[in-house]
Amino acid sequence: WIPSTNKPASTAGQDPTTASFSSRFDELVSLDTGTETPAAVDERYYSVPPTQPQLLVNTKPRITLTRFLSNIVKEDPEARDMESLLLSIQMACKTISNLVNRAGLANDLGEQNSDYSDGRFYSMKRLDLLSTIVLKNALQFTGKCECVAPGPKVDTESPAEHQPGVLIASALDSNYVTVLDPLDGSGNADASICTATVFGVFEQPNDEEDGEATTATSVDDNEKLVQSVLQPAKNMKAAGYCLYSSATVLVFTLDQGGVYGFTLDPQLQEFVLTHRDLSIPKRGNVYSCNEANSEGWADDWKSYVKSLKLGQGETKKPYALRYVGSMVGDIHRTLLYGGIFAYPSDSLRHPDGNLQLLYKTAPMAYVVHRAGGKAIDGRTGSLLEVTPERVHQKSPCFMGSPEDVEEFEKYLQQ
Ligand SMILES: O=P(O)(O)OC[C@H]1O[C@](O)(COP(=O)(O)O)[C@@H](O)[C@@H]1O
Repeated sequence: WIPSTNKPASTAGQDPTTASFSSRFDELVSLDTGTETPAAVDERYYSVPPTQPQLLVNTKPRITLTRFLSNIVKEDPEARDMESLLLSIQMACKTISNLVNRAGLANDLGEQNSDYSDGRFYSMKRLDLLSTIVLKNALQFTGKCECVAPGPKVDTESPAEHQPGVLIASALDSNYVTVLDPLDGSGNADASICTATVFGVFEQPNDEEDGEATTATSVDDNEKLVQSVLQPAKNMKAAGYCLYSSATVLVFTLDQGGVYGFTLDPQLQEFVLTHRDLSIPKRGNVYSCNEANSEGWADDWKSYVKSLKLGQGETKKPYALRYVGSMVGDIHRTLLYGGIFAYPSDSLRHPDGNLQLLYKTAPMAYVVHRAGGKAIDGRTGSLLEVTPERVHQKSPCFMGSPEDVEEFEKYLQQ
């Protein structure tokens, strides 16, 4: 950007790369119009009178997430607590989106860190921590939530090394408890690969009804909160994710209703409804998994993948492999285009896969299920039925288009 005082009088004949940003921008926009006149394009897309300078804002009426939620509350006043929870999550996601976009500029902030030799580890620690703080503040800002961030203390079997910054929030004046992964795939951010925030909302279990009455004196309150989220995904009242990629997209589903996607308009800094009732294609032509683990895979998954590669599966067409290595990115693509995403167990390095159930795959499985897809663990059946015993417990997972998952299930039966 060239400040107006330094702008050359004319950019004619100038190297386009040194021309002012606005003139380059106009040029790029006008390329977009093809054979149509800019006025015709304006009329079709922007409803801006041709006498006005081209506005790049789409002025079609859009439903913002805020309005969408307030409409739900108008219909159902009991949804007010859920509204305030989702509004605080959207506020945090906007901030995290900015943080992730600035990840590559971290050095400019003069930050020193002895772990920087391992860029992935440094990025993970810094962005995980920042995103956790942002979410915590946003949730507490409502005055309705308290949070704990359980570390290895509550999960003694967890690996000592990197542990995702899971956050558990309890709504003070309502029944909800929320589990959040502030930044899944944070190690990818410095390479500009997509990352995401994942969340799942449960109702607080009624201890007395369950015959497990506990008092604050018998069990530490934090521990009690941690125990309260150890529920199967089928109990969720809402779940979703915010994907930070070429666009920032917030996708969620509520107890009733479909799956909705809102895209962050960077100019308005508002999430606007872009995916009205997301439903996963019944069948896809892509499988998504980490092939580097294939030596340790069980025969069922190995044979299934082989049949897809050779075009010997039910569709008789060869499948493509797509694996970003960022769970939400891979599952979001599966949701839109169809196919199957999996992190199976392998005998060499990942006896239970590599993805945590409670705050990663369970909320994603809930969304996929609500969009008409299927999610299984390859052992007991539906992933939605599995109750985690520990916060950081991992589980194999297979999810995606119903026909693709069902085809794989036939290999399991064999
Ligand atoms: O490298 P692998 O074993 O394929 O694992 C990739 C998985 O790890 C993750 O990046 C999780 O990483 P984080 O621990 O940084 O959240 C997932 O998003 C992804 O699907």
